[in-house]
Amino acid sequence: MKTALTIAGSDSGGGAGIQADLKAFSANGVFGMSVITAVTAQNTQEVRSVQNIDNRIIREQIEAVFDDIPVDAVKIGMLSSPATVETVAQALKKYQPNQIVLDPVMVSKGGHHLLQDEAIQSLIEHMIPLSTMITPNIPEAEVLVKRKIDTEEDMLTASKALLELGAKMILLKGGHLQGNPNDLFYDGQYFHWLHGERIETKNTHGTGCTLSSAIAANLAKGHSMFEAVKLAKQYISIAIKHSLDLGHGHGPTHHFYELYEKANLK
Ligand SMILES: Nc1ncnc2c1ncn2[C@@H]1O[C@H](COP(=O)(O)OP(=O)(O)O)[C@@H](O)[C@H]1O
Ligand SMILES: Cc1ncc(COP(=O)(O)OP(=O)(O)O)c(N)n1
Repeated sequence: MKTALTIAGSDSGGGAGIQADLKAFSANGVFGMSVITAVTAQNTQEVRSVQNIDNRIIREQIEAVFDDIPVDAVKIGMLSSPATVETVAQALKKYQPNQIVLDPVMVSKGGHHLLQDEAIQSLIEHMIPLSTMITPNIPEAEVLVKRKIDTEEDMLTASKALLELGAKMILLKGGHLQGNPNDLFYDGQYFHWLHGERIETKNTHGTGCTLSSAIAANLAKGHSMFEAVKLAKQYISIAIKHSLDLGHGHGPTHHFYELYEKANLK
């Protein structure tokens, strides 16, 4: 069985973070493992508080997994502080996994900062250059490239600037622009648009976590990066279409293995 490791924060509400990642790994047919970087008290409405995990324990979780179990792909989510970014980067330099998908999580839907402002520079210096793929949404990309992204034309320009930060490939997610949610894949040579149809729902908590985890799962199974991204885009569209109206805020996506299987995306 192929394996994927998520290095991310815990969402007590189960819709994003480690919980979404593990559900997406299972639904995409890989064995999921986790390294928890922070614990959030969170539901569909808000992040109430965050407790960062001690960096020694973060390092030891990574070592415990890599020293024993083969890791076919890594997904990285919430990293919280500069020290956490540096701890994770150092450990990954040691083990050099083949596939690292970095979702540069910064701010939750409710507006809570999940990455401290002081950690943005550490992310750029230490984490992005190690990544096979980064998957920023529009606001995250704007912070990373320090310019506004209002149109799909701007997305093309921003992707070039993102690649210059050192990741091998970029998936710039278009969900935050008006109109259909089209994502832009750029590998330094070619641009490919992954077109989506906007599903009218407020239940989109954890979409970014789900998408990046599905990409990591597909890479673990041996797909090329472009194939992995295409399949993951189909998966997130199904997961949003069948999202759950749980809680009073933004409900979670639905990791519905049977539907996924029926849609023939295995
Ligand atoms: N309402 C929607 N209908 C269909 N796809 C969506 C919708 N909102 C977001 N997506 C897709 O979900 C994925 C995550 O999108 P996005 O919202 O941009 O990122 P994040 O969750 O990190 O803020 C992308 O593939 C995006 O195109
Ligand atoms: C613990 C944790 N990690 C990441 C996020 C952000 O998840 P995302 O998929 O970007 O979804 P929204 O928060 O924007 O709905 C999170 N909330 N919590």
